[in-house]
Amino acid sequence: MTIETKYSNIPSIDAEMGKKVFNYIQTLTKPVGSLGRLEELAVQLGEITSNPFPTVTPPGILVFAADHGVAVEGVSAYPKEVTAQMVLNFLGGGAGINVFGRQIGAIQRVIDIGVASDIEEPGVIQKKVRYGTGNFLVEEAMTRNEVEQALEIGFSQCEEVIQEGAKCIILGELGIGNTTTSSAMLAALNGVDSVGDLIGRGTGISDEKLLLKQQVIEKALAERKPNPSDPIDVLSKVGGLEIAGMAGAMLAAAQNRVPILVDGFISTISALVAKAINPAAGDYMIVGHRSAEPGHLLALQLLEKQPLIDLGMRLGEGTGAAVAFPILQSATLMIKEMATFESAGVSSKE
Ligand SMILES: Cc1cc2ncn([C@H]3O[C@H](COP(=O)(O)O)[C@@H](O)[C@H]3O)c2cc1C
Ligand SMILES: O=C(O)c1cccnc1
Repeated sequence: MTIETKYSNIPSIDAEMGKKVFNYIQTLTKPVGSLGRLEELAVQLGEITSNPFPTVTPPGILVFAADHGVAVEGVSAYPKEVTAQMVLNFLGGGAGINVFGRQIGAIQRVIDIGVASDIEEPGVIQKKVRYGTGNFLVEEAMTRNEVEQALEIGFSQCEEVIQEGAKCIILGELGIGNTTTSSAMLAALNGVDSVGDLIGRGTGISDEKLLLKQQVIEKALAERKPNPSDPIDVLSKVGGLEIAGMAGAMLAAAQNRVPILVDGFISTISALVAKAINPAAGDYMIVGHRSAEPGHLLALQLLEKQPLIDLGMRLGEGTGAAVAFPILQSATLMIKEMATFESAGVSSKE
């Protein structure tokens, strides 16, 4: 079975429901259109869930952790051991995403989909496909079969969280070097071989390392030659296991009519992969925030989405989406709790 066939079961969004929600919003006690983008979000949530009074709580946050072989080239400001150390920090509840996840009452889980060391701690979901990807400067990151395994793990992990009651899905990642991987993937998906505009400082690299990052990616693209029209080829040649896992999870959310709140740069690359596998997945996505990582701009253009907030954040882990989440809640509460002109006895427009 091809990947496209395997993930072909995404229903169309409910355009009729969207119209009903739109018409109902016109009856609420406010000047027409005055709640701006919240009104658009309410319509989109109606279309996604097929429910006139959708709910997004509790959200589910899935953080996928994996290492990147390319980290040995010195493209991050931090050592690669940080990936595993941050998984432990997550389990202790001290990562940024834990804090914002608690704030929004989220169901949270962390999945080892490819950390380069064994993490014995209880609490981490053990789904290691391999001990980190290969260094794509010198070899393919992983096999097609490993990409397919990672997609499938992401898919089933997300279905489990939906079973647990999650009404909106946020994907996060931990993986030292993954801004390099994401920039390489973005260039590959976009069919370009120069990446000057698509790279950034990730965890905060120096000018010298930034130049090295560009050279590493451009050389890797020339050597690996990923096929822009085959997302599995792009993942296997220059991708990451957590990026594949998040893409699989997004396909599951879409298949189950659960809204996806996309995070920053890395998460948007997963969104592009999910959309390349099944274009219908894009209709289930809302982008939470705009990352300070420069490549996010092009990634958002390709995804054809406008982020909800721009706070200059560049952490990943799902943090930007978690911070933006209350905006989705506002959209749902607007429909559920605002009075209509009729119920409140307020005179409507002349
Ligand atoms: C302490 C720490 C916590 C993080 N949480 C997310 N990231 C983020 O930064 C890394 C990507 O940036 P680069 O490509 O420059 O390595 C990933 O681990 C990503 O999840 C972190 C990075 C660090 C150092
Ligand atoms: O926007 C992101 O996803 C991001 C940016 C920098 C580092 N890690 C993640």
